[in-house]
Amino acid sequence: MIYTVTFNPALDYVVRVEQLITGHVNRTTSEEIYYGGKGINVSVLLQTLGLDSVALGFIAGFTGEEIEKGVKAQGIQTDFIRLPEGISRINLKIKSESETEINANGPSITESAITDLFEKLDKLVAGDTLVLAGSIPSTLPDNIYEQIMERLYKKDIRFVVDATNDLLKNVLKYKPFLIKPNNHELGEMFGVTLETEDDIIRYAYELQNMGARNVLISMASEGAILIDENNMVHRMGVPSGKVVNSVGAGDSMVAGFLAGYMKTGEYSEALRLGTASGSATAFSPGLGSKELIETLLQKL
Ligand SMILES: Nc1ncnc2c1ncn2[C@@H]1O[C@H](COP(=O)(O)OP(=O)(O)O)[C@@H](O)[C@H]1O
Ligand SMILES: O=P(O)(O)OC[C@H]1O[C@](O)(COP(=O)(O)O)[C@@H](O)[C@@H]1O
Repeated sequence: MIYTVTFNPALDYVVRVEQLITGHVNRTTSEEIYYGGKGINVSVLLQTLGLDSVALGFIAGFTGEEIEKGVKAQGIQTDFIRLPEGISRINLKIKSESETEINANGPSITESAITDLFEKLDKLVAGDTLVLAGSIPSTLPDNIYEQIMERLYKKDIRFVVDATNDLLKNVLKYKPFLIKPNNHELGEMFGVTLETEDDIIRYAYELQNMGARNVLISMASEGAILIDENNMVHRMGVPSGKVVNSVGAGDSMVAGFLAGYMKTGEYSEALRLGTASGSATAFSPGLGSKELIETLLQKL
């Protein structure tokens, strides 16, 4: 079974503003709400591609209840832990001449809630896949993903980690199957600005040397670069299309990659389905549909 963990689920409130002017009252031309958070998006896209998963994580308050209801309504099995205080985040995504995002910190996660999560994760068995995705509230230590992987390391579980900075760096020694920072996050992790593809490949190899098996660097409209565990470098551009809302494109790419690998055992196919899934989401108001993913796949 595939399990996704979202420490910090969110309602993504996507608003369009013709011209955003800071320091003024701005009026929207449209608004939509989506059930988000990185692990949840991965579960939704996996479902779209015909793979079941269980969505784990922490929810709080009325927003948390809404997230749980919305995710379940999409046919996804959930096993969230309810926090005693606070509310799950509402992340603001402003579409204007450019995309501006305000991602909230999220509710505090209590020690007993962490213990509950560890108990759920202890039930995973060899052959399961665990996707750890997204930020954690600032009240938690940034070795929390590391603690989880340390606990499960000997069980032959396939780990996928979509996180940044120390949260990601700290887990590399446990040899995650896949990590997917974007090119900006890759640069930030090493305190450098990456100008060329050669630079990106060099630092992606650095992450592989630190332990990651497959390193996928996404580059939005520029596509992605994969260094697979056999040391092969794969490069893929994007299909043509009109960008509607790229929130969740990275999560869709992670889900598509995983589904592509599980179906074919080939990294080149995993990258193709990952790309088609990421672009399908970028070209849709919410996450990409099966039909659009299949159409885009034919173009790659
Ligand atoms: N503007 C875009 N046009 C076409 N495809 C896109 C666009 N933005 C994202 N994608 C697809 O989604 C993938 C992940 O997007 P990216 O924005 O790099 O991830 P993240 O959301 O994690 O920053 C890209 O590699 C690409 O395949
Ligand atoms: O946990 P973080 O890093 O704050 O990110 C949460 C946000 O990321 C998303 O999962 C989208 O992520 P991507 O655009 O990277 O795929 C949103 O649904 C959510 O609001």
